[in-house]
Amino acid sequence: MDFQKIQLPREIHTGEGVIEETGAICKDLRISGKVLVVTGHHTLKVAGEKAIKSLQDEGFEVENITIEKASKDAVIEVQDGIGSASIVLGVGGGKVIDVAKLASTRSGIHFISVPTAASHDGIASPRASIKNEGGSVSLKAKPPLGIIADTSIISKAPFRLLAAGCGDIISNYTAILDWQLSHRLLNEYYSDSASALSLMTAKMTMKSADAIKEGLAESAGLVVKALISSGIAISIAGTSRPASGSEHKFSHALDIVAPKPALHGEQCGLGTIMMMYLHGGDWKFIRDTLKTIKAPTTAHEMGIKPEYIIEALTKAHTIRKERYTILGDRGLTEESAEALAVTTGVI
Ligand SMILES: NC(=O)C1=CN([C@@H]2O[C@H](COP(=O)(O)OP(=O)(O)OC[C@H]3O[C@@H](n4cnc5c(N)ncnc54)[C@H](O)[C@@H]3O)[C@@H](O)[C@H]2O)C=CC1
Ligand SMILES: O=C(CO)COP(=O)(O)O
Ligand SMILES: [Zn+2]
Repeated sequence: MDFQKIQLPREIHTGEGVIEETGAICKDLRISGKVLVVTGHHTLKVAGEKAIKSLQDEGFEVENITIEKASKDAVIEVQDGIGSASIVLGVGGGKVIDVAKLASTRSGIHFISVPTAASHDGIASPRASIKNEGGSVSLKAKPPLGIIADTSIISKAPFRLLAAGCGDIISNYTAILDWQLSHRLLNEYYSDSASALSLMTAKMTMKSADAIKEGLAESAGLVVKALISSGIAISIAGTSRPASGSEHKFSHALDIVAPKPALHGEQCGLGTIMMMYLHGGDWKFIRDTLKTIKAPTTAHEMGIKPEYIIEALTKAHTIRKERYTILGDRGLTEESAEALAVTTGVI
């Protein structure tokens, strides 16, 4: 008998100034003793100090570790720093949250996600992306026990991060098409409920594109809730399939070949335009929606040379080979990759 275990965040707190409630939220979650707060150098100032003060005001003993990279060493540093802590808070962007997520998972304690930017669905997902020699590896982890998303802080983050978050949500379109293709072709496990949630999240974000504006807490709230739904869809499915298909293979390949990759969500948005074309879908709608949100739709806007786009397209099918997508087992030739990127206006 195979049992399915679904772990989801227990509490999700969003709103302007909710960071000030961090101590009370942890108390309500019956957390006690020492709390380890992991931040980036910059996000310590932006949000970490507020969270630490709120915890101390509620009587918690707090320690802080700041990290630079989402590396194995950073995870070990946080694991070593956990000591008697009963919980870890990750206060920052995706790198900080991933390090806190993996270190707490490996130490057998919970973690609370406190995103300072809405740049991708890692803020709620049970995945952590950690740098290794070959680029980065996507690892299984525990989803956050709770999420504290201060929309005032997130709305003040560079708008590029919010636009990137939209790209990561819109990428669910082609991720689901790839998953359905693999289910039909190879009878791969497929979850209707996870797909429905993932697709609904992408559709809602596409429909609200005109409302996603720089500096608005409402826009930040809209994108944060969509990213959380996307992360929950991954937890329900027990795989990142609802949010990661051929467009993510392209982004992961670009992370390897490009000297200076763009943001994850930006690369996934561009990948979605091209993979939707391969699926025979409405790629122009994807492109135009990303344009409305002011997310990049060309390699030039991402600051990446055309040759790296073509190289990443020809390598994409080699990423996570067991995950069948529209790229097939043989992937794109150099000619077809160039034709695809030119036809969709990416280069
Ligand atoms: N776990 C998962 O499911 C996923 C993980 N990832 C990983 O996430 C990482 C990328 O995360 P990102 O958030 O895109 O980049 P990031 O974590 O590098 O943050 C981008 C920059 O924004 C700054 N920042 C964050 N919040 C800010 C604020 N409120 N004000 C001013 N600056 C702020 C950070 O200090 C950093 O310099 C990569 O390591 C990637 O592999 C990507 C997708 C999914
Ligand atoms: O980025 C993700 C979902 O948006 C995680 O997907 P991966 O499993 O491809 O790392
Ligand atoms: Zn993603």
